[in-house]
Amino acid sequence: MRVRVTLSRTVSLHQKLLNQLLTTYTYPTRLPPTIQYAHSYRESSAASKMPPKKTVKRKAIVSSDVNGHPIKKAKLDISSPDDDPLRQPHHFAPETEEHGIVLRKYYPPEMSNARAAAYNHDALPRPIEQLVAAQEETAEARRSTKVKDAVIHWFKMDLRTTDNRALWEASEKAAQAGVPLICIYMVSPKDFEAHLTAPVRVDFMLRTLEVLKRDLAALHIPLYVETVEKRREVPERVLDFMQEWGASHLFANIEYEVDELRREAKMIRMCAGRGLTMEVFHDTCIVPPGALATGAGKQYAVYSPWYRSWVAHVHANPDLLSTFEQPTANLPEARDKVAALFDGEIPDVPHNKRLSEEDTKRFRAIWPAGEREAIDRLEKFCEEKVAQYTKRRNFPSDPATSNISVHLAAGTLSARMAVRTARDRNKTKKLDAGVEGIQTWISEVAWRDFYKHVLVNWPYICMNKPFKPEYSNIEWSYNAAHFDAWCTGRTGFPIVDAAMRQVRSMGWMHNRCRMIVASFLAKDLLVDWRMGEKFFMEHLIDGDFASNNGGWGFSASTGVDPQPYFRIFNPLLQSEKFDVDGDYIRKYVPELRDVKGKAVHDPYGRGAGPQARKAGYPEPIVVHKDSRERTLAAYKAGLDRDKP
Ligand SMILES: Cc1cc2nc3c(=O)[nH]c(=O)nc-3n(C[C@H](O)[C@H](O)[C@H](O)COP(=O)(O)OP(=O)(O)OC[C@H]3O[C@@H](n4cnc5c(N)ncnc54)[C@H](O)[C@@H]3O)c2cc1C
Repeated sequence: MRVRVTLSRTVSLHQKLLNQLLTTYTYPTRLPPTIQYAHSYRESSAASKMPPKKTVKRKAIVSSDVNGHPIKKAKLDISSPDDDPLRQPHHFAPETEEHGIVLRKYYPPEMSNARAAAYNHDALPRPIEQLVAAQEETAEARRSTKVKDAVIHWFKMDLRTTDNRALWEASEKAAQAGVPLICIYMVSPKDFEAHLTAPVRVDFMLRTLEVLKRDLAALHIPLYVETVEKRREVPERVLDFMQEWGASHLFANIEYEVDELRREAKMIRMCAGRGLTMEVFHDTCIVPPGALATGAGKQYAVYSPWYRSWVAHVHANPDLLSTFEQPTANLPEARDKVAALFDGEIPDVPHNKRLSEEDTKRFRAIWPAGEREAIDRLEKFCEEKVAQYTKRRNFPSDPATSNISVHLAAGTLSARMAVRTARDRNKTKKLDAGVEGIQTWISEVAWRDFYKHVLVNWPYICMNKPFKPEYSNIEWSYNAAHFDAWCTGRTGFPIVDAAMRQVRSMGWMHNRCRMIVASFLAKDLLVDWRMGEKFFMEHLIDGDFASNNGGWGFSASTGVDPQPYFRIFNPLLQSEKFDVDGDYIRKYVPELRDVKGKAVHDPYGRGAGPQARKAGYPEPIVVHKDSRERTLAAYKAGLDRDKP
C-alpha cells in the first residue's frame, strides 16, 4: 500500500485539477505574494504535469542602506561588478576573515548590510527561487525524459529507508518502469571542511551508511559510496554515474542551505541539457518552507504566531504526517545487472575529520548509528519521558529530553515520524491539546521547521550575516585568551565550563546550557558570536545549520525572535536555577567534585576558592556586572553606528 494524500478542504477548480494530478501533498493555490515560490516549487514528476506557472518576477533593483533608506536606482546603475554597491564587502569584513568566521577559501568576504537588505527587498534572487526557476525552465524536458536502465536516489542528510520521500518516489519510478533502483552517497572532504562538519558527525554518518548499505542490500538495492575530494566536482561525478549506469532519473530531497540549493539548481539544468532528469522533494520539514505566511504575505520572523499557523496547517493537511513507505525491493536479478555496485566499501573517515582512537570509542558507545536505533530511541522517550517533558526538560543533570537531534540532523529519523509518534501517544490528534508534555515536545520539534523556514527566506544568514544586518556593526572582541577559555571550559564560571566540557565529551550539549554558553560568549565576553556558532558546528554531532544559527541568533540577540539585547543571562543565577544541586557541574568539572553545597556554582565567591585553586580550577575571567555594562554599551554603539 502506498501513501496517497487527499485534501479535505474546499479548493478552487484549478486546485482540484492539480489534486487529481498530484499523488502527494499540495499547497493551497491562493498564496500570498511572498510565498509564490513555495507554490511553484511544488516540484517533482507531479509538478511536471501541471499547467505552466508564472515565473517569479523580481522587483526592479531597489536596495536600502544600513538605515533602511532606499538607495536610488540610478546609484545602482553599474557598469562593472567592482562599482556595484551591493558587492562591496562589509566594513568589518577583514575581521571576519582574519578570525576564520568567513572561510575565504570557499566564500566571498562578508557582504555589506545593503546586500543583505537587497534580499529583503526582493532585489536579489533567493537560492530557493533559483531552484524553482531551474525547475520551471526544465519542466518540459523533465516531463519528456523516458526511463532508461536505472533510477538513482542520491542520499544526503536523509540516511534512512523508512519515511524518506525522495527515496520512495525514486523507488516508484523504478518499479513502474521495471528497472533497478540504485542509491548513491558522495563523501566530499572539502564539503565537510566548508560546512564545518564535526568529526564526530562525520563518523556517525559513515557508520550510518554501513547500516543503510546492509538494509538496502536486503532489498537488492545497492548503495554506492564514493569520495570526491573537491565539492565542486560532485555534480559532474553524479552525472557521470548516470551516463555510466544508463540512469535517466536522479532523485534527491532538498537541503535548504545556500550552497546546496544553488548546486541543485545547477544540476537540474545540467541534467536537462544531457537528456536526463533530476527531481527534488521537500522532506526534512513537516511543513515545507514557504507554505506559511503572515496576513501581509510575509515569512514569519516570530515563533509564536508562526507556530499557531504551523499547527493549523498540519491540522488542515493531516497527510503531512503520513509515512512514505520503504522502497520496493529490486528484482534479485538487479544483483547481476549492477553487481559491482554492491561490492563497494564505505570509505574511512577522511583525513581532515579523523577522531582520536579514544574519542572514536567513546562517541560510538554513546551514539549507536542507524535508523532502527533512532526509532527505538524515539519510542522509548515517548513511552517513558515525554509526559514529564515540560517539567523536566530544562535541567541538564536530568536525562529528560529525547536525544534525537543527532538522528534528525543525519536524517536517520524523519521529523514526521517524530511528531506522529508523540501525537499518537496523546488522547487527541490535535498537536496543541491533550498531555502537556507531548504538546511542548512537538512545539520544540517545530522550532526545527521554523528555523529552516527562516533560512530559506533570509538566505544571507547562511552567509555569515545576522538576521538583523545592522547587528554586524557591533564591534566584537576577538580576545583569543577569552575565546580559548570558553572553548576549553576554563572560564571560571562552573556552569559554562561544565557545558563546554559536556560537548567535548559527548558531542552534544543540553539545550539550556547551549543558551547559557552562547549568551556568555556574546554578552559576557563580547566575543563575536559567529565564532561560537562555528565552534558548535565543529563539535556537535547534531550540528544543523539552521537550528544552530537560530539558537545563536536568539542568544546573541541578532536573530529572529531573539532575546532583546539588554536581557543578559546571569550565569550564576542560571546555574542555581537549572543545576540546583550542582550535579551537572560536578559531573563535568572534576576539579569541583568535592566542593560542597551552593559554593559549587561560584567557588571563588563563596569561600571554596582555596579548594578550587588547589584542584586547578581557574578564577572567573571576567566580572559579570562589568561585562554586562560593556556589552550594553557596545550593542548600543553598534546599532547607533551609521545612523543619520
Ligand atoms: C546556541 C544553540 C545552538 C543550537 N544548535 C543546534 C544544532 O546545531 N542542531 C540542533 O539540532 N539543535 C540545536 N539547538 C537546539 C537544541 O539545543 C537541540 O535541538 C536540543 O538540545 C537537542 O536535544 P534533544 O534531541 O534531546 O532535544 P528535545 O528537547 O528532545 O527536542 C526534540 C527535538 O526538537 C528540536 N528542537 C528542540 N529545541 C530546539 C531549538 N531550540 N531549536 C531548534 N530545534 C529544536 C530538535 O530537533 C530536538 O531533537 C541549538 C540551540 C542553541 C541555543
